Parts: sequence; C-alpha cells; structure tokens
Amino acid sequence: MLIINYKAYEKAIGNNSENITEKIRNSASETDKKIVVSPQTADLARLNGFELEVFAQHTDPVEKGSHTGSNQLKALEDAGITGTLINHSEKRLEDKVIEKTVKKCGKEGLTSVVCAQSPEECRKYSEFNPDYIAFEPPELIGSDTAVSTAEPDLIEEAVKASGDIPTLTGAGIKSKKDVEKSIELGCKGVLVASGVIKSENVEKEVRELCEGL
Ligand SMILES: O=C(CO)COP(=O)(O)O
Repeated sequence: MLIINYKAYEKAIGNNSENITEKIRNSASETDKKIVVSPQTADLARLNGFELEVFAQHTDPVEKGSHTGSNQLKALEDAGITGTLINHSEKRLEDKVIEKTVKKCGKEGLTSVVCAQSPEECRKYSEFNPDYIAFEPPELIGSDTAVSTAEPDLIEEAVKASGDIPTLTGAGIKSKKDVEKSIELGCKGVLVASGVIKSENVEKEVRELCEGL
C-alpha cells in the first residue's frame, strides 16, 4: 500500500488537490498496487470521483452534536473516506483519544492507521488494535534522507514491536529503492508526502514508488 499524504502543501490543496489526484490516478490505473490519497479535510469530497481510496489526515472521535470545529467521523464518511490517519507527527493526540478513534473506526468499518514516532510507541499503539501502524521518525519527515536508508534497524524494531499489526513506514521516501528496502525490512507499505507532492513529474514518481512495493 502507498499512502500519499497531501498535508497542506500548496500544490495539493483546493483546486490543486484535483489536479494532483488526476495525475496519481493515471499512475494508479497502470498498477494493481493499492494507492490511498489523504488530502485536507476541506478537499475530501472533491476527490470522490477519482476511483482512489481517500483517507482523512485526522479524525476526532466525537459523536454527532455540539462539537464545533471537529472532524466528525460520520461527516467524513459522508465525504467519502474509507479510512484515516491518526496521531500523525504533525497532529499528535493523547493515548486515550487515539484508542477511542481506533475503536470508532472499527465500528464503522473504516481503516485506521496510527502513526508512531518510535518502536516503543509502535508497541504501545499495537494494543489499541488498529489496522496499521505507521512508523515515521519525526526528524526525517520532509527530509532528503529516507527512513529506510538512515534507520533500517529501527524499522525492523518497529515491525517487531507492532506484533500482529501490519507496519508501514515513511519519512524522506522518494525512490523505488527506498520502498523496496522498507518492504525488505518487513513493512507492508509506505507513506509519502514531499517526494510525490513536490515532484516535477508526479505520474513518474508514483509509478516508480509502486514498482518498489
Ligand atoms: O509525514 C509523512 C507522511 O505522512 C512523510 O513526509 P515526507 O514524505 O515529506 O517525508
């Protein structure tokens, strides 16, 4: 699985979210690998027609009702999500909120991907039983150094610490080789942001990353 996190990059928000998703869809149509896109909440519904799975970047585990400013799960589901990132390094949450969100996703049949900054966190979050744990060392996020090159031992530890929960990894991933190495180390997929969003040739970049899966 390849998850492409749009974050709040200029090239991937508003109308641009549709442009970049079209390019990603073009590459997706040439592969049988699963590609998931994760845009800003405001852009979720725009991406319904692209035949790609769409995950929220963040979800609040609140019921329907008086919760101003929340990303309410049912509302996100109506906007077309099939899953959500939880506790991304740029949107950290308390443990009890992570656990509650994972539970709610389970009830709704949505895929939960809990992000972890260390093998210790992988172990802790695996007890919440999410669908995936995504190990991303924060210092490498957005950098030119791939986690699979800089921290292969930590990836192996993270995979082990996650137990039965399939592990993904991300941070600095930009090439087929980075993806291949992550899979070799035991991961089931990768999360990528800048490598795709800032690429001069998004179609080619996505194609290459998929070849490594
Ligand atoms: O945070 C990430 C994905 O969620 C990784 O970001 P980069 O691919 O830009 O390092």
